[in-house]
Amino acid sequence: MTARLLDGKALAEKIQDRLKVEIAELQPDRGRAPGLAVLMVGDNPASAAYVRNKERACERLGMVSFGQHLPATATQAELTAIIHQLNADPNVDGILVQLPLPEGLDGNALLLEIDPDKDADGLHPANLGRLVRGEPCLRSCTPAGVMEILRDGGIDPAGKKAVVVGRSILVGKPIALMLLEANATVTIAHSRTPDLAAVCREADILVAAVGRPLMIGPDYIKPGATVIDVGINRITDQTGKGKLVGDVDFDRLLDVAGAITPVPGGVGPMTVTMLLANTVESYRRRLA
Ligand SMILES: Nc1nc(=O)c2c([nH]1)NC[C@@H]1CN(c3ccc(C(=O)N[C@@H](CCC(=O)O)C(=O)O)cc3)C=[N+]21
Ligand SMILES: [Mg+2]
Repeated sequence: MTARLLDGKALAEKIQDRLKVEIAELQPDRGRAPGLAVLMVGDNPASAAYVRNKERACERLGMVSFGQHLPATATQAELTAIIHQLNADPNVDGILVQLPLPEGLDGNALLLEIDPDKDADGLHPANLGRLVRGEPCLRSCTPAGVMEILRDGGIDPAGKKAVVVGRSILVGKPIALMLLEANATVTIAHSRTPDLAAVCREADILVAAVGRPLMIGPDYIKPGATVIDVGINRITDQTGKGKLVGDVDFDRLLDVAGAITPVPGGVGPMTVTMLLANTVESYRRRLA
């Protein structure tokens, strides 16, 4: 038996098409399009590519992107002032600071300056706190994307055993909270978990968010389990060519898993889509 493919890229396109229609419907009443401000500092090539993707997606959906590209020499005070300006700008619905920041800048401190109601990344402590409390909030994008993939795949976490490998504040912790909210029994495992493979083999839903290429092999999987790969690792293959792989050894899991996300084309495209969805949600609320 071959695992069912959970196609995040196709789902992302479907959701983006819906957002485009929604924006076109809302805009005449509101007199302006939703606006997303992406603050990028320095010239990390991977970040530049991600930011370009986000800006292109904005345009495609009929949103306005307010790109703010600053040199790596920008100061914390300058960046803080820009965020305050964007907070006050009535045309801006979403603000995000592209991570990682160059050496010497404090991303966490900047995050605290973003108006929580414009926090398109859902990473402000106010939004994470609302998530813990089970209140409505802007939800961090990768975890929200994972929940959409499960929903679209007809996989209801209720009553299932979910294991999340990785405990970052960006991914592991919020995903665990969202799965819990969806009535899964949730275990958060990590690098210090003894016999990690055995813990993972208990999972009906396994979420891998460790950042170690191809770490999760068949010995980590209960036959028929759903496997969600959050890893995005750039490796060099035997021929010296660069290649994008997840934390999951996809090829070797195809015969074991019941359903699985690929990399690329799985969780990654959903992360960007949830960023756009959060911005539209913020636009909707702001003008309600
Ligand atoms: N403030 C902030 N928010 C973020 O959400 C954020 C960030 N900073 N910094 C960097 C990471 C990384 N990230 C990805 C988003 C989409 C893909 C994605 O779409 N990946 C494609 C492949 C893209 C490729 O080929 O490189 C895929 O998986 O199919 C990957 C990675 C968001 N991040
Ligand atoms: Mg860890």
